[in-house]
Amino acid sequence: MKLVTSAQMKEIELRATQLAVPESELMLNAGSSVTEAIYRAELIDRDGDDYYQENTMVLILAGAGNNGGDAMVVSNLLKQELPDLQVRIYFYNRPRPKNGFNNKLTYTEAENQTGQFINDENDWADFCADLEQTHLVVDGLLGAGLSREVTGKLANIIRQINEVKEARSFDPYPLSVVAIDVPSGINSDTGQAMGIALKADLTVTLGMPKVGLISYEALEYTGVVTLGDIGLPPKLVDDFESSDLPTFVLADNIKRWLPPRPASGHKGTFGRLMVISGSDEFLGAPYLSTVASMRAGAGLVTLAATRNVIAVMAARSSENTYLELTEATLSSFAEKLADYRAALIGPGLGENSNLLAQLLAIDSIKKLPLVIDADGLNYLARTSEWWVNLSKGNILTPHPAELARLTESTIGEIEANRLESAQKAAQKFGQVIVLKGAYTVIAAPDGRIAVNPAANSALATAGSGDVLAGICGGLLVQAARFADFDTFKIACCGVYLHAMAGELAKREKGDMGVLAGDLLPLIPLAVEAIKQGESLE
Ligand SMILES: NC(=O)C1=CN([C@@H]2O[C@H](COP(=O)(O)OP(=O)(O)OC[C@H]3O[C@@H](n4cnc5c(N)ncnc54)[C@H](O)[C@@H]3O)[C@@H](O)[C@H]2O)[C@@H](O)CC1
Ligand SMILES: [K+]
Repeated sequence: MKLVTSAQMKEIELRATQLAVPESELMLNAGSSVTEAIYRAELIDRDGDDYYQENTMVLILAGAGNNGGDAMVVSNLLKQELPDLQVRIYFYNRPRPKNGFNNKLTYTEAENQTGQFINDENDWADFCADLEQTHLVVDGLLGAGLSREVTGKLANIIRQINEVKEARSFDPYPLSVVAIDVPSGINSDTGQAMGIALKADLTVTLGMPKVGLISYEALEYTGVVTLGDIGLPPKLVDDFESSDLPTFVLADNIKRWLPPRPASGHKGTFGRLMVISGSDEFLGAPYLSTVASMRAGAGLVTLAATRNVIAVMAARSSENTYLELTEATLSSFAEKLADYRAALIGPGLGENSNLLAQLLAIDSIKKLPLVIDADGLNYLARTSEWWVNLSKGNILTPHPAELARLTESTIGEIEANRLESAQKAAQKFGQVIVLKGAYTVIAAPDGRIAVNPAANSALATAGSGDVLAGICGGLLVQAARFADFDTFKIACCGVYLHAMAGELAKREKGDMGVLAGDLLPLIPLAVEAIKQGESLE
């Protein structure tokens, strides 16, 4: 599914109404999706006992536009489903009561709910007092219709919520915030805060994901971003597939793009992968990348490394095979490569320019689809015009510093233009670029660009990249048995699986202190979770 600007979203919604889907229906669906997301994220315990319900307060903040209309639907649904919950509505400029929300939600129950305006000092005092008691704020102040800097009363409301949230961050009952569509004050096209913006724990972006939400500026405000279905006709969503904006990778894509696992398959079917990894300094990387590739389904994996690395590895991993690789053994190594279908080069290799130069010049390696990571990338960055001699269409997995070295730019420049940087590099080098980080970007030489829908700090840990490279290698070797396999889609699968394993690790252990090794047994479970319908978006 494509990421969209607010103007594109308006156009899609307009077309939906032309296809006889009334806007009020979209809005009812929007409110229902947000409510479901609130339950799913356990911001409200739907099954909480009477005591919980009576002592839990939800503040609904409704602005003058359709974002406020969505909030009113959420309010109505919460009241219907959990009648004992204390749900209070505050209006910042009430949506016009007579004709409904901008004429679009006329005569619904949602519209007829009463609430309090924040007008004078007394209203402000009531609002502040309620906020102190509140467990959840539902933010329907401003959505994709934000058109100017946020100032005055609205800015004060947002500031007050942010401050109370911050002050209660370590309370047994913290203040949670769910943003409808976009956090109020965030420009949904650029991700910038227009003066001030609300800090949410969860943002439910409606219909199609707004492109500004995946920018690094917005990260501080959005919390977890999930996609809320508003019942758009699928054709309308598909019509945008050719848009220049990036694709937001969905679990449904991944299900279709994962290499097949026929019951008749044997280890040869799923392919032999050569992993070239490790050095005396980096003994963990070969373990993580090799085991990750097996956990991602490679049929057989051989680790090519020095004797020292092999000795250490053999004590830890019994499922893969080994091959000694030094400059002296290169020619016999080259012959053996003929039996392999893909290779992963780089994790923990250290600065080993001579070996890498000879390795990449071997004919049998040029014929294989490659994943190049870490020290493999650093070697390329030290080599002038390396892309001229390297075969095309491999997967390169740089973090921002590595991409900065490859493109002779700075980390700041890469971070400020993640999409463009990855896309330009992919086109210039003729390689699939996986630019790691929150919302990992995947770019193909033909211009396709995708964003992985996850920003999980549990994955920001040493060795996490080795696991990702291993997963990509394991998937690539399975896909490469088909002549027309699509490296870009395989890279998207690798990134998504890694992120899903990270999500499962976070559920188990939280976001602090997950080890890269914790991800390894979760890789097959991540595949299963996706097959069973779980998603990150
Ligand atoms: N159009 C549709 O069919 C649907 C829209 N949906 C919701 O509608 C939202 C967009 O609705 P709208 O276009 O009505 O826009 P919004 O609800 O985002 O807000 C627009 C209102 O806010 C005012 N405003 C803009 N910037 C302001 C600022 N800085 N300070 C104070 N006031 C400001 C505008 O003058 C206008 O009155 C989406 O974000 C989404 O939540 C959903 O209900 C799904 C269906
Ligand atoms: K909002």
